[in-house]
Amino acid sequence: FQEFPGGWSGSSLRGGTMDLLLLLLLHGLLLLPLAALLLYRCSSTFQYLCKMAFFNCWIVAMATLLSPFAAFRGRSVENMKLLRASLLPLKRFYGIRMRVRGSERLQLPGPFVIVCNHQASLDLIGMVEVIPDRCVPIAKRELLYLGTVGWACWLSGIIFIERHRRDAAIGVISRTAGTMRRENVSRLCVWVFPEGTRNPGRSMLPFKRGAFHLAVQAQVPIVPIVISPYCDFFSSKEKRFTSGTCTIQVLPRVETRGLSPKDVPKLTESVWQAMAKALAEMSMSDHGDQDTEQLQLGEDRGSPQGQGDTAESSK
Ligand SMILES: CCCCCCCC/C=C\CCCCCCCC(=O)SCCNC(=O)CCNC(=O)[C@H](O)C(C)(C)COP(=O)(O)OP(=O)(O)OC[C@H]1O[C@@H](n2cnc3c(N)ncnc32)[C@H](O)[C@@H]1OP(=O)(O)O
Ligand SMILES: CCCCCCCCCCCCCCCC(=O)OC[C@@H](O)COP(=O)(O)O
Repeated sequence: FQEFPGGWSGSSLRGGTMDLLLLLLLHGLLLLPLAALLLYRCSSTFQYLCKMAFFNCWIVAMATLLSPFAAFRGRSVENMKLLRASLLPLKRFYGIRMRVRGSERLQLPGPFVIVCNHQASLDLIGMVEVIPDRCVPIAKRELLYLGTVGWACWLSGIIFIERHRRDAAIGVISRTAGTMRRENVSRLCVWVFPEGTRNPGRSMLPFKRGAFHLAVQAQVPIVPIVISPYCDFFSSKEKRFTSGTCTIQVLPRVETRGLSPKDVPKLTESVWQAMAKALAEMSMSDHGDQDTEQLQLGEDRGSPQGQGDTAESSK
């Protein structure tokens, strides 16, 4: 301003105030992300909320971007490939390592029904890791009303059921069994979460019978899949979401050839038992690793004081 003296003082004063305001605004704009970053580092709850928001935004964005392309094909199982590809990168963003055991058990020539435990919407990340070609999930009808996400699901051939209208749901399942039998050549598989709802934690709810009626009606095998508990890195109750490792175990298939509807309760029970056993073994082995680590720590220290330290740090 000194270079342009005289006549300018009024406007330069106004200019000065403007500059100051602009400077403040700029600081605010810089400080806001910085504050958010700091909060993200310090607060695990904030981190959880951000990560979940990103998860949902990603799904909405992918559905919105890809649905028009999927729409070219019309409603088709082939669109599941698009859905799968769009969700595959998620595990990298979250630093979740996926370990798949027994994936060769999914390489069957004919159609089959997959049953899988259901802990959280995060299951989608594990699902796309192992879901075979031409396999559609059964989902609650409510998903249809999630705007473009519902549209994407519909275009991918996802089967919707109204969980509270049993007769209608049974009708849908019977028609699906018919399709599986008819499309034997092109092989249609169905993925069911037989617990019927999300169930966080290390246990499983009792199974609904639909998936097993489906397999018996279509006379196709059942392939159980168990996803290890997320507790180590994810809990919606505790609002905790860090990185970690997740194991997906494919169990041996269960044949249903020759079984009739009256065998369904026993079939359901035996598959539940097998999956519960695998789940228990998985959470045991996760814990087993931790236990040996702690044991070694304790042994290394040896002294009573050392043991005191271990007890302290495990609190
Ligand atoms: C284009 C690119 C775009 C990219 C964008 C990405 C977007 C991605 C986003 C998203 C991806 C998709 C993500 C999908 C994931 C969704 C997950 C969910 O939604 S999980 C909830 C729904 N799943 C179920 O509910 C399980 C299936 N449910 C059942 O099977 C039930 O059994 C049901 C509903 C049929 C009935 O449930 P009941 O609560 O009444 O209980 P019960 O004990 O099973 O059945 C009662 C009696 O009915 C008989 N019954 C059941 N089903 C039968 C059947 N099919 N035929 C004959 N009888 C049957 C049973 O035997 C039982 O009778 P007796 O006690 O044995 O006498
Ligand atoms: C156009 C914008 C519309 C905005 C909507 C935001 C939608 C966010 C997309 C999230 C979709 C994720 C699908 C997860 C599938 C899932 O895991 O569903 C839960 C059910 O299995 C069990 O339901 P419940 O009985 O409630 O536990």
